[in-house]
Amino acid sequence: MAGEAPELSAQERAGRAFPVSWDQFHRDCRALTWRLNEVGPFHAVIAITRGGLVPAAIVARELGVRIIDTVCVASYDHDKQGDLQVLKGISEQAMKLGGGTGKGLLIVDDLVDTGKTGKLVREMLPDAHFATVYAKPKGRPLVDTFITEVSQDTWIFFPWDTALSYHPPLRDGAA
Ligand SMILES: O=P(O)(O)OC[C@H]1O[C@H](OP(=O)(O)OP(=O)(O)O)[C@H](O)[C@@H]1O
Ligand code: HPA
Ligand SMILES: [Mg+2]
Repeated sequence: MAGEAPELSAQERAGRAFPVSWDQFHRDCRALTWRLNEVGPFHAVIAITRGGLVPAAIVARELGVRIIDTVCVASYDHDKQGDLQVLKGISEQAMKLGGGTGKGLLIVDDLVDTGKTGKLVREMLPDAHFATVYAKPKGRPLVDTFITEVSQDTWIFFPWDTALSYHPPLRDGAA
């Protein structure tokens, strides 16, 4: 409608940018593993794709877990959240390992933001341990273990979504 303000994306609503390098992400995943090592052992890691795949690989390597399954959930189209879609559920084999409720399973994702994705997966595996590398306040209560909290108005830029690029000097008008 004419005169109506355009809908802001989640990233636009989030005023601050928090870019994370591969190095930093690896360090944060290792720090997460230190905490998880106190809680395990775990029979299997369940990665929430796609963002959970990278931390899941690092965490599983550090914890010596060789069984990794995925639950494939899509909600954000770039930075706009739509309805959650479960594109692939948890395998029967992983379900069995978790006794049907997720006991002894470790769910891993890169972050919780509104918590909608985490809530959906927690409902599938109520007794699993849920770990994320980063957490925003709205999603934080859903997570059992995380490393860094960032404010709700922050947008995290992951290294697999970004690339190094030229930045003009301040005197040329760079922000
Ligand atoms: O707490 P929420 O508000 O639900 O947001 C968190 C989810 O959003 C992102 O996934 P996304 O749906 O963008 O898919 P992707 O992992 O494939 O990038 C992120 O990886 C989390 O899974
Ligand atoms: O802050 C974020 N960064 C990247 N992807 C996301 N998906 C939900 N929130 C975020
Ligand atoms: Mg995701």
